[in-house]
Amino acid sequence: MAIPHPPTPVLSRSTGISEFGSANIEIATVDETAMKVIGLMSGTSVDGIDAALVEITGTTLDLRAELLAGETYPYPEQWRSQILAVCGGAKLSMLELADLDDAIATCFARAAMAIQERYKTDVPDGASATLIGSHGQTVFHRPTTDSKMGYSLQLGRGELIAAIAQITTIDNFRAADIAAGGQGAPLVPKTDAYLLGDPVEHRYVQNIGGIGNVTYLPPTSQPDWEQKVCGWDTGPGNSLLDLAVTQLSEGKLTFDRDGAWAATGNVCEPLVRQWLTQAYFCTPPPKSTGRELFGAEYLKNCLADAIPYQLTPADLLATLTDLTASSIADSYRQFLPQLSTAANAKGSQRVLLCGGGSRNLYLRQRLQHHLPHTQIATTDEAGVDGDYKEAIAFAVLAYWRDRQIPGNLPTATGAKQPMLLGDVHPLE
Ligand SMILES: Nc1ncnc2c1ncn2[C@@H]1O[C@H](COP(=O)(O)OP(=O)(O)OP(=O)(O)O)[C@@H](O)[C@H]1O
Ligand SMILES: CC(=O)N[C@H]1[C@@H]2OC[C@@H](O2)[C@@H](O)[C@@H]1O[C@H](C)C(=O)O
Repeated sequence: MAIPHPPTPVLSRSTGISEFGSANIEIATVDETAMKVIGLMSGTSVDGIDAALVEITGTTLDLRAELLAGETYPYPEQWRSQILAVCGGAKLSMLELADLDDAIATCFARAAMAIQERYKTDVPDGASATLIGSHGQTVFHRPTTDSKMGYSLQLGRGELIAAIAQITTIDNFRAADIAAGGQGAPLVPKTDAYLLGDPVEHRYVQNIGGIGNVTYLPPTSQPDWEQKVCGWDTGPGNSLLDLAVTQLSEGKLTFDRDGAWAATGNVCEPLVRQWLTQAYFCTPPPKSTGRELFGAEYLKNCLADAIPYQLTPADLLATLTDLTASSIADSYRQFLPQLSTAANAKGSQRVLLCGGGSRNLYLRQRLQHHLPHTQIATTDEAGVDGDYKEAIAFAVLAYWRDRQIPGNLPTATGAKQPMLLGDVHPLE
C-alpha cells in the first residue's frame, strides 16, 4: 500500500549504541494513540452489517488503521424487509419506529460482540476493543439545499448498542456536519485521504454500493494536497440495477452476479445520454443522494423511457449498468479538471474501486470504456479491504471524535467548517 508517511509502530524498541560504541541503552517508545475500535456499517443495499475490528494509531498524516477482523452479519429477514419497506416510503407508527430502531441497535450490538469474539478466538491474548463507531442504518436522507437544512436519519441507537455490547459507542455521525450547513455525506473522504493517498498518483476512490460516491486524492507530494481533496455522491451504484434484476427475474435473483446477465446485452447509448441530462448528474458538488431519488420510482421512469427502444431484459440491464459507469466517468470529467485525457496519463491516475459493485465485471469494463486513460483497480490492491472500507472509516471517525479531531471534510460535504462528528454514549 502506498502511504505517504512511514508506518507508526504500536510499540517500537530501538537499541541505541553510544558514539563510543560501548553502551547498550534500550529505549522503549509506546505509541500512546494505539486503540482498538470496532466500526459498524450497514449501507443503502441493506445486505447486512459490516463489522471491522481495527487497530488505529496516529492521528491524520500518520494515521494507520489495521484491520484485525472483518465480517458481514446479515440482518434477520424480517428486519431487512421492514427496513427496505421503510426506505421505500412505507409508513410506521412511532411505536413501530421505536421497535425498529431497537431491533437494528440489537443487531449492530450483536455484530460488535461477534467480531470481538472472533478476534479473541484467533488471538486469545489480544486486548479487546474499547470503542465502537456505529454508522447505523440510513432509512431516510434528504440532502441539504440552499433553502432547507438537510435531514439524515440513521436507526440503531448508540445508547442501546453501548448497553448491550458494554462498550462506549459513538453514533449519529452525520448530524454535526448537517448542522454546519453540510450534506452530512459523504463522510469517508477524510479517512480515504489518510489511508489511500499516494505520493505520485491522482487517485479516485470510487465506492459502488447501492449509491456511488467518489473521493478525489491529488498526489500527496503536491503542496497543499489536503486542501484539494474532495468528494461527492456520483449517483446510482447498484440500486437501480438490483431493483431491475429483481423485477426482471420475478424475484428469483436480487442482483446481477459479476454483471453476467448485462454482459449478454447491448447498451442503448441514446437512452444513457437522455438519462444523464437528469438534474442530479449536472449539479455541481457538494451533493449527496440516496434511494429516495435513485429508487423504485426512478426505475419506473427509466423503464417508461426505454419502451420506444424495445430493449430485451439483457439490453436494459446493460443500459442501466452503463448509466452507473457513465455517470461516474461523466462526473469526474465535469467536476475534476485534474482528470487528464492525455493518452500517456494512464500511469499516473487510478480509480480504486470498493463496495459490492467492484465485483461486477461488466460494470468495470464499462467504466474502463468511459475512462480509457485511467487505470482501474480496487482499494484492496492499495492495501484497504474494499468490503470493510466504510466500517473501517466509521471506526476511524469514532477514534477521531474520541481525540477531539474533526471528521468531516468541508470540500466534500459543503459544511462551513470542520466539525467533531458523532454523539458519545459512554457506559453507565
Ligand atoms: N459478485 C457481484 N457481482 C455483481 N454485483 C455484486 C456482487 N457482489 C455484490 N454486488 C452488488 O453490490 C451490492 C452491495 O454493495 P455494498 O454492500 O457495497 O452496498 P452498501 O454498502 O449497502 O451501499 P452504500 O455504499 O450505498 O451504502 C449488492 O446489492 C449487489 O448489487
Ligand atoms: C446518507 C447515507 O447513508 N449516505 C451513504 C450512501 O452510501 C454511499 C453514499 O450514499 C455515501 O454518501 C454515504 O455513505 C458513506 C459511508 C459516506 O458517508 O461516506
